[in-house]
Amino acid sequence: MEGKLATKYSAWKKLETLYATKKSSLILKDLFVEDPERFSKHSLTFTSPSPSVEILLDYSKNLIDEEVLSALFDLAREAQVEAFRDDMFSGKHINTSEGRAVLHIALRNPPVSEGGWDIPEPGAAEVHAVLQHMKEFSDAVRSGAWKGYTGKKIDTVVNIGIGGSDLGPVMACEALKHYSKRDLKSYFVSNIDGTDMAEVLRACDPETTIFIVASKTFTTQETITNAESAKEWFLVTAKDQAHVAKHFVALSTNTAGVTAFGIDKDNMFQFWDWVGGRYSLWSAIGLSICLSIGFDNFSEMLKGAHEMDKHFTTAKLEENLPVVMALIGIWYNDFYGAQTQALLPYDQYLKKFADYFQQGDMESNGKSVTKDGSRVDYETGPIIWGQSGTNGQHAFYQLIHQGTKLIPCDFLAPVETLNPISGGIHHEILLSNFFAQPEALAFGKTESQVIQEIGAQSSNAALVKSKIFEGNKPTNSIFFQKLTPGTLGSLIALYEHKIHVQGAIWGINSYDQMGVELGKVLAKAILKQLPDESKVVGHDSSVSRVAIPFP
Ligand SMILES: O=P(O)(O)OC[C@H]1O[C@](O)(CO)[C@@H](O)[C@@H]1O
Repeated sequence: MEGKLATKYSAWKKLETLYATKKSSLILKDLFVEDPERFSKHSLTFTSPSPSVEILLDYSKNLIDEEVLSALFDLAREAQVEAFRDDMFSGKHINTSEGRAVLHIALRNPPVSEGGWDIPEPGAAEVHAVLQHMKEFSDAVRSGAWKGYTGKKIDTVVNIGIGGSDLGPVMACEALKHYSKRDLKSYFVSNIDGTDMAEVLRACDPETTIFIVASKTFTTQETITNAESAKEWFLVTAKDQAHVAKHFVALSTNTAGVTAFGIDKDNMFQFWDWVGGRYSLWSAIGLSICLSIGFDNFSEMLKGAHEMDKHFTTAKLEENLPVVMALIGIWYNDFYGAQTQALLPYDQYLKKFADYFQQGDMESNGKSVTKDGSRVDYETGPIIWGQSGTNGQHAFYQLIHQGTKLIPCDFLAPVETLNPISGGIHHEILLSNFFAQPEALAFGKTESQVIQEIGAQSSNAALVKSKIFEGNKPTNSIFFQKLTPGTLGSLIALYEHKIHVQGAIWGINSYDQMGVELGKVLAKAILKQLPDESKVVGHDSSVSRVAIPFP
């Protein structure tokens, strides 16, 4: 129910009781012994024939039993998760604070004649025209038909954007590097720190570089400043403002802002206010992905996402991957008090996946009031973090295994590697780690096992204690066949919908981001004062003093 406090649901109360009464008996070691069918009961498969995608979600290593699961599904029903999902797909303005529809799903929706949803929102009908524009432009650049101002073909693409106008393209270009055109280099500049732009420009030739200015609002300080600096750098060599047209394109909802910047309307790729920034890689914001991997691969990514959308809208709650992941996440976040959630892809190509969903999840669900303005009396969005395996194992896994905090982890890996070098030994070692970590986390190592292992040294009680692994640490394992564009699309949509379901249950608006505004406003005020120390006034004493550190 929109905006209702989650603690008011009777299933929530039931879950509180279950947590209190069952916590000590939800021991993975015992649960697996008691039920030899535990894996088959607690795993789900998502398949799509076209594009070919197979994803296995193994959620058997979670601190749940049938009773807990059933209460979690009751919670989803009571919170009317299905109705809220349908509201999103039908274009209802579920972003209530901004009065907007939330329709990133429309960007990967095939035409109605090909079985797509009929979405009435203004702009939805133009989605395929923008895709066509993206196709024509990316084909021209990739084929060399698009020439720079001196007639040379383009060999470098620089995406200038931040947040959702950067993280999605960065993540997807990295994830799909295997499919990329290697002689077309991609760079991403996001930070206002001039070092970001300066270092990229050192690698660029103004005659052969295209700049993509990616900004939904076209008002973001970092992006506009970076774009102005790039234009200034370009014009030092190109001289003539008319040459900008061959080297600068814009991705935005703000036509006036784009033309005021000096980019021709013909070089603008449109999207709409119903596309949230952190859900925008499916839109024109994906142009850098399209340039890197080609339009056909980009389309496969959209199709993979659409297949997950179909699963999300049709599978019953108990068989619905995003719903199951969302509910299990709520169980830890709200009942076990877990503060964070780690995303651990055992696929080097997915090394930016956690960074991407840091914004996706935390900007969406980092809220403390419900849609009707009530202060929540429970925890909302988790802190998302992680990095690719096995690097993480040598960095922070110590704390996950033996620290004092409960950290639910999602492990992700491909069955097949795209790089079977050295006879495939790398992949075997990688996968052995992917399987070993959830096992170690779940079952740990007992005191008697340690004693047996260290023999004579076991008289050292402190040493024995330090080697014990308590286990019972929960994990999901997500195993997919191969990292294809379609699979990436499905995986991203899976997590997007997980975030949606959690937001629906917490009664919050997952689709605004008011929390990023205050700092922006204060920074603008300070910026005006900074050049003159006597004008740095009206702040707390630390800002006033620190703003002029070297008098
Ligand atoms: O695409 P824009 O309008 O430049 O915004 C960039 C990012 O800034 C934010 O508004 C947060 O500061 C994000 O939501 C968004 O992805």
